[in-house]
Amino acid sequence: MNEELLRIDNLSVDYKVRDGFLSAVKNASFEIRKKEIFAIVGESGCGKSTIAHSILRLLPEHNEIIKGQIMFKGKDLNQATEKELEAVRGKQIGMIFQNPLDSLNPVYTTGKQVEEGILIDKIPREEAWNRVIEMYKDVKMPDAERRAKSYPHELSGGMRQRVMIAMMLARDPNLLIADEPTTALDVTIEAQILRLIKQLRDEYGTAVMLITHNFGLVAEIADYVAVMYAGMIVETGTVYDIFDHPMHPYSSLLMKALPRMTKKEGRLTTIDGSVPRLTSDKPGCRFANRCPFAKERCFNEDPDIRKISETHNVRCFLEKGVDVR
Ligand SMILES: Nc1ncnc2c1ncn2[C@@H]1O[C@H](COP(=O)(O)OP(=O)(O)OP(=O)(O)O)[C@@H](O)[C@H]1O
Repeated sequence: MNEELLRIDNLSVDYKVRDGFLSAVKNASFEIRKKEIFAIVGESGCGKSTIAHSILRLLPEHNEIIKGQIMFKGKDLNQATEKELEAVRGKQIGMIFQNPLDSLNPVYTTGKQVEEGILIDKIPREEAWNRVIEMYKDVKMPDAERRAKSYPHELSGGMRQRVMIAMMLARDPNLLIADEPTTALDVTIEAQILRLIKQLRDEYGTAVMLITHNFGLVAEIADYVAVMYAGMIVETGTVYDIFDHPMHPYSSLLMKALPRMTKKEGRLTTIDGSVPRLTSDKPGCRFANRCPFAKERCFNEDPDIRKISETHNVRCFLEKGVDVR
């Protein structure tokens, strides 16, 4: 369970904006091993989707500058040509998004759309359709045969997300990137879908990069977690490292916020203070202005990533870390 699949090295993404550049991701580094569920958590706007979309160069506005390495199976996707990336998208790395309706064609049945992906591999049509039904059963679609003949608008949000997962897994990718796949769903369905992703990882061996606001479910289904703050990955580690022994003040404050979870069970509550403007990138830790432990140095120097153990890394000057819970 420890073979490297994706390694991100010093990834920085700047968006060109009216008043200059917005540093949405700065020097992010992490790796995802085969068959691993790797979750990225952090407040809204901290750069999670930017990382996810940079991997397959799928940022919609095309105003980004991507620097750093995105090594996938030994090849740097940031240096790949558009044609090379085409071969990776879908086939080797699948991606699902928050709103499946954006990705589904309203005029074809959902089964036909899943079948299309299978037919790319030149499988006979009848066999392909049987595979569609098999996939619908694997994603626990109720009444699989009938639902495969349904159009997107005839399905619930949860069912549509099951279709998307089936569509991606049908092509047997090595990595599935799931960018807030359950944010639009109610909490019961959200838990079902995230648990399904874990079951499918166990069955198919597909590694998953998961972006979600639901901390409770991250603890249940992920192997590794990266905590992001204002474009920087401040801590990475196993679920145990992050949830039981957070070292970065930001992660620690997030964990402290957990018992105060509101109606939307498991969702992140925010911490006092505000995120710095990312258009005026100055040296120093980006969390310093909200950090109860900040010293002068924190405002002037960028902390490097420090290795705490084989699995645990933190970007903070505090030698011993803090645990404010
Ligand atoms: N095309 C763009 N041009 C300019 N700024 C952008 C663009 N896309 C995103 N941003 C900004 O970059 C920052 C990171 O956004 P991103 O969507 O990656 O965050 P996120 O953590 O995924 O947020 P959420 O959880 O709300 O989806 C935000 O400040 C956002 O406003």
